[in-house]
Amino acid sequence: MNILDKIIDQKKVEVDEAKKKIFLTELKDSKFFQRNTISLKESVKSGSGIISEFKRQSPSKGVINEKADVLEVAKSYQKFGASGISILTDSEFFGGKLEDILKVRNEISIPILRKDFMIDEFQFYEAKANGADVILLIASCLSPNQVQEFTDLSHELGLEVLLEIHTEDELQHFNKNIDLVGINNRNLKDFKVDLQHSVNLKNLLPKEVLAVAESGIYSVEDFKFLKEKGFDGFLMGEYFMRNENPGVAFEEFLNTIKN
Ligand SMILES: O=C(O)c1ccccc1NCC(=O)[C@H](O)[C@H](O)COP(=O)(O)O
Repeated sequence: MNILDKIIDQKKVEVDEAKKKIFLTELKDSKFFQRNTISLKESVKSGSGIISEFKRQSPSKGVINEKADVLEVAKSYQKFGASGISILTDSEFFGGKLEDILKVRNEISIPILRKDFMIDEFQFYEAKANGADVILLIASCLSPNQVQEFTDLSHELGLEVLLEIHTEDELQHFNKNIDLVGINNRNLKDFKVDLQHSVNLKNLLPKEVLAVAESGIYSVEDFKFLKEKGFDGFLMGEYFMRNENPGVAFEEFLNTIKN
């Protein structure tokens, strides 16, 4: 069993538990449920393109930063020019929680991606109720039909969709309603990072698709390489979160790429 299978098994248990704690009607009645969401697609097009991530730990790297405060980090990511913020809400494997989104929602005006393993409609209602603007669909965890259905539901709720792919086969999960396509540089089965693999895959996507390079961007050179190859967005977590002050690491990175 690979890590993704383990995460999905655990996620099924968690979603069942979550459904016992709060009813769908309560989520629909929550204060953020009716809010107008902010477009990540537009924000990526008009800004730095960097979606900075708040990530405490990961299966590939273990503990990355236990001390960082989500509100402080989110505010500084916004202040220094992030196009969006990705917040990992999985607790078991990433040490995150949905409340992290709730905590920052009223304090920042850039789009928030709920980064989790979406397998059940209930999670989309949770995402909206807690203040997210975008959700992630991971092709390797879903069928093309599920991607289509979840995309429709997301749009009904006003959420944008970032579809994550890693292999040529997963291009079959793409549909014209997807807002952004993320190409994961990291193979989630063995954690190997290969930027050229992502570039090859990107070249198979329709030209007009907004492409986000995800994971394993560890240097200015990595970033510049991917930008030169035509990526519009860049999802980066560990590089900033390793630092005691992730916001400052992000500011320094932006200053370097501008020069
Ligand atoms: O990061 C992992 O180890 C991981 C393992 C299994 C499933 C997902 C995983 N990561 C989620 C992400 O997509 C990354 O946090 C995100 O792309 C940022 O990556 P990085 O810049 O390498 O922190």
